[in-house]
Amino acid sequence: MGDIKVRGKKEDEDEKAEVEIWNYVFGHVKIAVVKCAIELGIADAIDKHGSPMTLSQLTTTLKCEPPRLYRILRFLVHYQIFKEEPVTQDSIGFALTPLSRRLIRHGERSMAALILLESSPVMLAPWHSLSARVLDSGNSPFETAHGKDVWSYAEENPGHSKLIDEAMACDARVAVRALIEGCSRVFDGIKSLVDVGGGNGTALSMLVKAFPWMHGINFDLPHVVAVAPKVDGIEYVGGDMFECVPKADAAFFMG
Ligand SMILES: C[S@@+](CC[C@H](N)C(=O)[O-])C[C@H]1O[C@@H](n2cnc3c(N)ncnc32)[C@H](O)[C@@H]1O
Repeated sequence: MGDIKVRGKKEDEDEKAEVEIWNYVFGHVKIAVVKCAIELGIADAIDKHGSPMTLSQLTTTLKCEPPRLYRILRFLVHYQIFKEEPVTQDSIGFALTPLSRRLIRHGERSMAALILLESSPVMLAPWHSLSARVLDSGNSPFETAHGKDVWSYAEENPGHSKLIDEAMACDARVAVRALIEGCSRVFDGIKSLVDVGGGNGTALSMLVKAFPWMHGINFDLPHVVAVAPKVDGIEYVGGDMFECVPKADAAFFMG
């Protein structure tokens, strides 16, 4: 009988590591492809269409190169961000899933802005300074990358500031809905509420709508308050919370 080689635990672990390491090598690809899907507006197009769209319909609507778009769609289908569904007897279309509904730009449960913020070059750059941050106790990675803290950077870059406000609003829409549904009694007897660092006022406008007896004060840095959409029943005050905060029956912090 010839030698039979029995594979040991170590070989199995090594082989698993060999495969797993590729997930790190291309770990950034998933977020890059999802960002690409948001920028192209794939989920928005299918949502607007109201039913699954064929590759040909999508390429026409989005003005893309068919083979390139198909590669992106195959990746997204693999990760169940979209799914394939028959459109006619001999054609397949691409349909939304719960995941891709979160990629619709202005959907109720949209997370698109949060993904666009976190995948932006501005927010990715600090991650490249992580080891430097661990090696010494100097500036934060954001300051190392951009020379200033995130709020000062936003003040000087209105486009980035808008992206932050829209990204924060994604989370606020979900968190505040849960708060209103689960903890409404917390707001009993509160006549005025100041939202400290309230961003573009998404959270406060939901709270004031749900509890209309409350007067809301949206307090944030002056450059944020200046561009926040104005809503009836809400007062907008710009300032620095480390100096003073407008008086109210209660203060609301969410970050
Ligand atoms: C992480 S965001 C949270 C936004 C919002 N509360 C939410 O959860 O959706 C922090 C907010 O605090 C604001 N902020 C940062 N520093 C501040 C300061 N010194 N005074 C007032 N607001 C500040 C930012 O402009 C930003 O809108």
